[in-house]
Amino acid sequence: MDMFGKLGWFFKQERKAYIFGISMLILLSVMTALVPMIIGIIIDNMAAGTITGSQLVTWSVVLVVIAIVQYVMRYVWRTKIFGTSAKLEKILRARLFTHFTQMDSIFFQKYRTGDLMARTTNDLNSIRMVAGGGILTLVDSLSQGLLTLFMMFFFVDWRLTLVSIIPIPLLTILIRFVGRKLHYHSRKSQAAFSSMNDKVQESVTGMKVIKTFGEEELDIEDFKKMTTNVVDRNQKVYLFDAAFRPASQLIMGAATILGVFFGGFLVSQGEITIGLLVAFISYVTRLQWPMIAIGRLFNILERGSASYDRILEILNEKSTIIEEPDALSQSISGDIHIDIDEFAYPDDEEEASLRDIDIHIKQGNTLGIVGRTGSGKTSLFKLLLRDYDQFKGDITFNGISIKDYQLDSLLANIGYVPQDNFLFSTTVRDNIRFANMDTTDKEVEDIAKVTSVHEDILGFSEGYDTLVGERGVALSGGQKQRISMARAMLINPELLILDDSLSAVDAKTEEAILNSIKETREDKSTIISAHRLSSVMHADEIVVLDEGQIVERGTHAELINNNGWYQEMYEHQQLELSSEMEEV
Ligand SMILES: Nc1ncnc2c1ncn2[C@@H]1O[C@H](COP(=O)(O)OP(=O)(O)OP(=O)(O)O)[C@@H](O)[C@H]1O
Repeated sequence: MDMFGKLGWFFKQERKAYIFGISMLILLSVMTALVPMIIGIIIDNMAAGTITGSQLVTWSVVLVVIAIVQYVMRYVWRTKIFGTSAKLEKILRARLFTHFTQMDSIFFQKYRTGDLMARTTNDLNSIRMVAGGGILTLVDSLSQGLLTLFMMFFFVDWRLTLVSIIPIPLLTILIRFVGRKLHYHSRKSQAAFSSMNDKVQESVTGMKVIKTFGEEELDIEDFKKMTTNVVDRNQKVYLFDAAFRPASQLIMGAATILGVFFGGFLVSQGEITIGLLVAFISYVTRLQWPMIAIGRLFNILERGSASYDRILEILNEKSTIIEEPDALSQSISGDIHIDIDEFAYPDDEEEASLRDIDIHIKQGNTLGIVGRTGSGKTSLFKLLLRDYDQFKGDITFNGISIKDYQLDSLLANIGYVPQDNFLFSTTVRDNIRFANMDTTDKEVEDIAKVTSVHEDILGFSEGYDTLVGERGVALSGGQKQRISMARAMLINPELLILDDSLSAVDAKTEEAILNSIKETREDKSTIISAHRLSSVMHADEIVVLDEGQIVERGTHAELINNNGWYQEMYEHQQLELSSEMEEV
């Protein structure tokens, strides 16, 4: 029952709708409780032979009117209570979504996409059921149950009522036991559903890889195991749910038998009339529904409660990126100082991914970052973008720490083109002007020219209005890279970060893009990380990272004479290039 307490804030907020709907439900129960009494009166009058034809018609009309009024009232409460419960789902979903947008990388590493999707659909559905079906079942079972008992006690016979409710305490014991089991198994079942969702999401995204490696059978086997787990978990829930109903019916059956025996005895003693006994039996039968409803209610409440805990778990997660109350809203600009003594990922605190990094980028300059794979290039960008805050050292723009800026102000001034480009399922144009939908068509086209993708786009069936599939499946890797680059460059950011963004374009296109960037970003800073050294050779400074540390630094000319990794790699790549030229 504490689930209703957990949703207290919502019931308070929507009290008008609930008071109205609940009043209707209670009135409905009163009417329903009157019907057996009316039938009892009719039977008694019939037995006594005192009922006239017109009285019979009048009573029939009363019963029909009650039925019509009940229909209208049912319609009204349904729209009120179920309509309002849908609002709860909407509120919680919006809260969750806003929360997702405020969370950091650690959060998204901890909770996977499928799990989060399960929580925003399946769990919210279970919570909505509490505010709709749960409230209905509670009010209905309580009002019908209590009113029926009231009628039995005061209008039929109190002794008969007391005798027939002897088995009911057994129900309380049953409810407590089943409730505990339901909560435990509901939580397990929802967690299993989340894992299965994760599996579907991962398999669909990685379907190409699965097929390429011929791992379909294994994947199907994995999936079967997960669905079996979900079914097993759900079966446990249904097992307890299913056990409740027949058990409650058994208890109510015992109540009816006691009532019939003792009632028959009272009739034979002339203590009550046959009509009253008929009304009594009808009331006892009507007690069955509230009892069954209590079982249903417990299932709804325990499922809802387990889901609510899962939603709260997410909402209580705090981002580690904390914005100071007096954080600066001004635009970032000026020289950049990157001074990282040590940084380790939270899930791998033993091993530092970056150490002793000291880089100074003068405003308007370009920094090149190279190094073997896993050397820490992307990790450095993650710190610049404040994906992680817990590192020793500081990063400053114009002498002001990035932690002193509002996160929005910081990110609005950094154009980041990640390695794994993500395009939205919308037109090419809207993908490019994502940061500012008011951008004119000409501005969009101009920036597409800078990243050398304009001609490609004109070649698409509908040009800039061509729809891009999820993750840009219809485009080549190079086209995706250049569209993502156009999107980042459109805002003319103070700092542009290209994280291996030129890997899928040919050498000629790369040169054209680098030249355009140089022309358009004269007083703005740029950081380019790359495996192909031609992407960084014109940079004002190049740093070579190895195992998270700077092992070489200087201009291309300086590094080429350094006898280090850079020189070796440059010569290797030059050789590759000349053998490719020969083949052509
Ligand atoms: N989220 C993470 N959690 C824990 N360790 C991570 C995480 N991301 C990266 N690492 C580790 O940090 C190190 C540096 O990785 P990073 O992605 O920065 O390298 P990189 O130079 O960008 O590599 P590449 O050129 O292949 O993109 C690697 O050892 C990697 O395993």
